[in-house]
Amino acid sequence: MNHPEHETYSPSYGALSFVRSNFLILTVCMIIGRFFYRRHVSPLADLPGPFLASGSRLWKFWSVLRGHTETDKVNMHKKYGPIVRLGPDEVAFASPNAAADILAVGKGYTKTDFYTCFPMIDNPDIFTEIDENKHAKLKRYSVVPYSLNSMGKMTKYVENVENELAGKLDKFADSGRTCDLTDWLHWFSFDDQLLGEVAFSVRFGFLEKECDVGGCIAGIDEIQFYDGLIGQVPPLDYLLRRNPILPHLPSWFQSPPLQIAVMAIGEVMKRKAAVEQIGSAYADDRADLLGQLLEAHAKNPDEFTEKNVIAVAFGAIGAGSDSTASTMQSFFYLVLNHPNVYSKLESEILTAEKEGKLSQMVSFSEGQALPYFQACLNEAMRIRPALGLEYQRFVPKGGATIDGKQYHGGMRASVNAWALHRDQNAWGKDADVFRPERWLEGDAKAMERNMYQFGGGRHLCIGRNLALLQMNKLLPQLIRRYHFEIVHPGRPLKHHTTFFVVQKGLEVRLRKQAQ
Ligand code: HEM
Repeated sequence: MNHPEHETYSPSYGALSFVRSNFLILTVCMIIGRFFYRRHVSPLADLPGPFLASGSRLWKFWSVLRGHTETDKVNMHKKYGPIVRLGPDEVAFASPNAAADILAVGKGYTKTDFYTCFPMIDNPDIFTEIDENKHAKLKRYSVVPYSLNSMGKMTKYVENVENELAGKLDKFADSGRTCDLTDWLHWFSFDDQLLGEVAFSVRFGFLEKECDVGGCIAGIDEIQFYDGLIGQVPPLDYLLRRNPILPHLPSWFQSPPLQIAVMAIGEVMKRKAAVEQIGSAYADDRADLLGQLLEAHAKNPDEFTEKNVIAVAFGAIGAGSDSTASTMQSFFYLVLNHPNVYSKLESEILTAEKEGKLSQMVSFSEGQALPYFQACLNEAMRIRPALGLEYQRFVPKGGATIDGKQYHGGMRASVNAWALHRDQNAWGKDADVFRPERWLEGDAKAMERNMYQFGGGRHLCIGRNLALLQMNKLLPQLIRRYHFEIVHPGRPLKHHTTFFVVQKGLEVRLRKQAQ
């Protein structure tokens, strides 16, 4: 005869009640089990790397959250070597040979979902588009507006901003007050290119108002911090920014629109209306970036849509200004902290001036013809590249050979310019040292091939011409006009990495050079 207790018992009920009463412990066991499964059951199991990284993306996430991921990556490669397991299915490489393989054109590597976490999420631009065919199309229509030739035509307007900066810095030179040069270079970059003279023919007024107008720079940094961090674990974006519930939550729950993006879109609309009314896409007589993009759209409205114009123009906001500012800040920080370098550089520029080799406003080609200046700029871009996060690519489906070793298809392969630029095989034993002379002693062309400050291959920075134009003009122009004295020699720059390395705190005193 059955006992009543036996009548109600069933094995599934027993299992369920066990799960219910031990839910927490079971969840922890599952997470740990998954971690060890991913750590050991993987073709990457034998690679060295931080323990946490071998079975989860926590190490990467934590490193970006701390804000100094670029130095973490340098130290990581020093500790574990040039090939490091950076995630359950991700490998970080530190040798320029590996970078050449991963970033090369035509080898089938594609950008990872890391890039999809950057705005605009529903309207990708050249930087965020991960479909290579769509990317190629966007790029085809943007190459001419971004070309050196087009940028060169904007020289007059770039010089207006240079003069405005000089007017401001003169006041510090006259009064002997100190100034934070990092701020001024930041404001210059934003006025100059972003919604500024080159891209939109609009002066936003950072220099004029001597501040981060409307908190735009801080706003962009905040957004890029989110993008860079969540990009380490892209599915999180679906819980946060892409969460379909978000638009239905109260407004205080949502981040306010970025003022600068609103302005950019407004400017696109204004110009589009002008095309319809007066038949011109240009604000005045200048062929700015936006005007040229709208012209390309007018010729091929179905291929290069209005949405594409907005995306590409908006892309210039995210990609262009912090990067150029960061590079110029690093240049001054490194040069001024090396008095011998600074005095050689200053002497080269002042001698060129005396010999009549510099126009009233240093031109792009005059800047390029200053060998020691070029060495200093290259060395600054080597030691402190503006982009602190990795460039990430998926290995093509059938697998691929990277720096002589085979890896499986679909794996994430990443390279970080801070680590690549310290590879001792490529740069010698003193790779960690800021020494511009190396560019004059060695084969500069060969060294340039090992430089990844602008990325590489198919996704090589499209804005590098604009950035180089600005830097080759402004930096020698400032040094010929002022003698700089650093207020706190040796004090590290305050910096944190969002996507770019955002820097502050280079206090200087300026004195006008004798005429
Ligand atoms: C010194 C200044 C600059 C530096 C160091 C820099 C750096 C870079 C790097 C490293 C990449 C490749 C990123 C990757 O593959 O993950 C990139 C791509 C890009 N940059 Fe720049 N950049 C600079 C200036 C600019 C400017 C001024 C603009 C535009 C106004 C710009 C627009 C872009 C765009 C659209 C891409 C995506 C290219 C593609 O995927 O085909 N950049 N940049």
